Amino acid sequence: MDSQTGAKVDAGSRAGIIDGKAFAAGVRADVARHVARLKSDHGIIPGLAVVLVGTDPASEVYVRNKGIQTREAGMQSFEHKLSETASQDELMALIARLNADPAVHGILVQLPLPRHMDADAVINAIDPAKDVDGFHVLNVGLLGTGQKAMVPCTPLGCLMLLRDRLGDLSGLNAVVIGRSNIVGKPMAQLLLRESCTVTVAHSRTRDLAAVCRGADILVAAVGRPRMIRGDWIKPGATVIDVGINRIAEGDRTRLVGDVDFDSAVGVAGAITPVPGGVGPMTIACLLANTLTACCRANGLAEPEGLTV
Ligand SMILES: Nc1nc2c(c(=O)[nH]1)N[C@@H](CN(C=O)c1ccc(C(=O)N[C@@H](CCC(=O)O)C(=O)O)cc1)CN2
Repeated sequence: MDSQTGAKVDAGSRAGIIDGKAFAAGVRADVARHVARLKSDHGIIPGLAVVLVGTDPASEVYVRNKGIQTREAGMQSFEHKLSETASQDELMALIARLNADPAVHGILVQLPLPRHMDADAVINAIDPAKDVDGFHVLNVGLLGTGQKAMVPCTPLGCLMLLRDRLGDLSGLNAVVIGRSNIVGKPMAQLLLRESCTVTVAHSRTRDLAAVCRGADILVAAVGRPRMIRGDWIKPGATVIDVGINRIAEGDRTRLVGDVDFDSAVGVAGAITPVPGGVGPMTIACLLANTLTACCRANGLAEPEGLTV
């Protein structure tokens, strides 16, 4: 605990760099403990079905990692791969089967989908109780109205990191850059629920630098490599970088965030790196959501600290 501010300070991240990889490992260990208890006390094994359409290389890696981490947590993993040319009807038929399967507590359709598919229609075909991505319109509405929802994994992971770093977030000025349905909008809703004063900025925002300079919490989810520089950041602010941008560097590629880490790290009070910041929290929170969905489906108490 910081004696001046009362904020929680983790010894491992005192230098100001938030170790999302280590935090995510802790979340996964918590999930695994709950799963073991579900098995021993109730004979229930949570199951997660992940659907991949096509052969996007990054998506293939994410889906493989989801399968590995699901099994490591002691859950059942069901992987379904459809070809790039599969029809939307085929995908809808698969989702209907997964909706009806009692061994499946969570369903995730990996995004992006091929262009001939209507992603909204596909997402809204998932049983909202099994929508562990929290993208179904019912879950979006529940979150927006402060009711119990499935919360999208990346924003949920960001919130866990922020709560761990800052403790109570109420009254803080939060700026979210980006208005996507996956990150920007749900992140803003979660911060509002924490009683932050929230501004959602985006590519058309005028004088974005000035807006950012007012932020105690800055969440960058704009998809532009290293766009947010150190001189846009209020000294001492907590910066959460959601960007995952692969840029060319000589004959190699390198992963960078939306924040220019080198100029930001000396100004921010705390900052997530890329890689190793928010990214690993996404899959950890997916496992947490699957566990939550399983508990709800079976009328059991939800795991504390893994939901909001
Ligand atoms: N249905 C969904 N599709 C997609 C989501 C999602 O939440 N639901 N998010 C992203 C991709 N994603 C998970 O699906 C994801 C992205 C990044 C990471 C991660 O751990 N990143 C690492 C770096 C990995 C690398 O080297 O490439 C990091 O930042 O440290 C995990 C999951 C889009 N689609």
